[in-house]
Amino acid sequence: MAKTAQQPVLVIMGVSGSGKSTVAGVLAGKLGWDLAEGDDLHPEANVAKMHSGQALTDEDRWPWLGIISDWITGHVEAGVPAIITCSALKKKYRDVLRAEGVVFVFLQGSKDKISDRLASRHGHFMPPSLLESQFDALEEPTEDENYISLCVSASPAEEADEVIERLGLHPVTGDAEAGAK
Ligand SMILES: Nc1ncnc2c1ncn2[C@@H]1O[C@H](COP(=O)(O)OP(=O)(O)O)[C@@H](O)[C@H]1O
Ligand SMILES: O=C(O)[C@H](O)[C@@H](O)[C@H](O)[C@H](O)COP(=O)(O)O
Repeated sequence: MAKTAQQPVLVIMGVSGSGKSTVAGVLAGKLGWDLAEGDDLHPEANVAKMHSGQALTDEDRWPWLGIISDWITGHVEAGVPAIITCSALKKKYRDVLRAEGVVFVFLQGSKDKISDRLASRHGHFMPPSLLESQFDALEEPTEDENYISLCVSASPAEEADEVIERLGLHPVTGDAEAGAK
């Protein structure tokens, strides 16, 4: 079971299209917490590479993970609870992000399910053709990591409520249902 700190930082992780941005947005609204999109923190060259249909390498990802790690550390040190999205596909990437109070929320779904979602997502730099490489890179979190995993079959509001309930968090509304729809 994941340990929840007084002022946690949630890293919403999973392959492209698993619903990280969507669930993180709903959660941040319910909790009133700071939110950052890992996608927005990529160096420009990474975005251009993915846009052109090429998967990132470890070397491409390290600088990006460093920026995300700094954001997380800033919040941990300030004692400000927060949510950030990051695919965090490999254990060695999560090792860079891990800090006191960090909980990984892994959005887990089948390739078919997520592929359907990506097919209907428009206006994003990440092409659906890269999904295969995302699953190839994915190393699911293991027991020694502070994480929960969620099956991505519910609505975004239900998924956010599940995170709130399982981590014992407190929505600003005082009601996990409020603002969900
Ligand atoms: N729980 C959900 N149920 C149905 N569709 C969803 C859900 N979560 C996300 N989506 C849709 O799936 C697509 C991918 O979601 P997104 O949040 O962009 O994923 P990620 O940030 O992991 O790439 C989007 O079109 C989004 O609207
Ligand atoms: O590590 C990577 O290969 C990329 O960072 C990728 O995993 C990430 O997910 C992109 O930022 C795409 O954005 P979406 O996840 O929002 O599709």
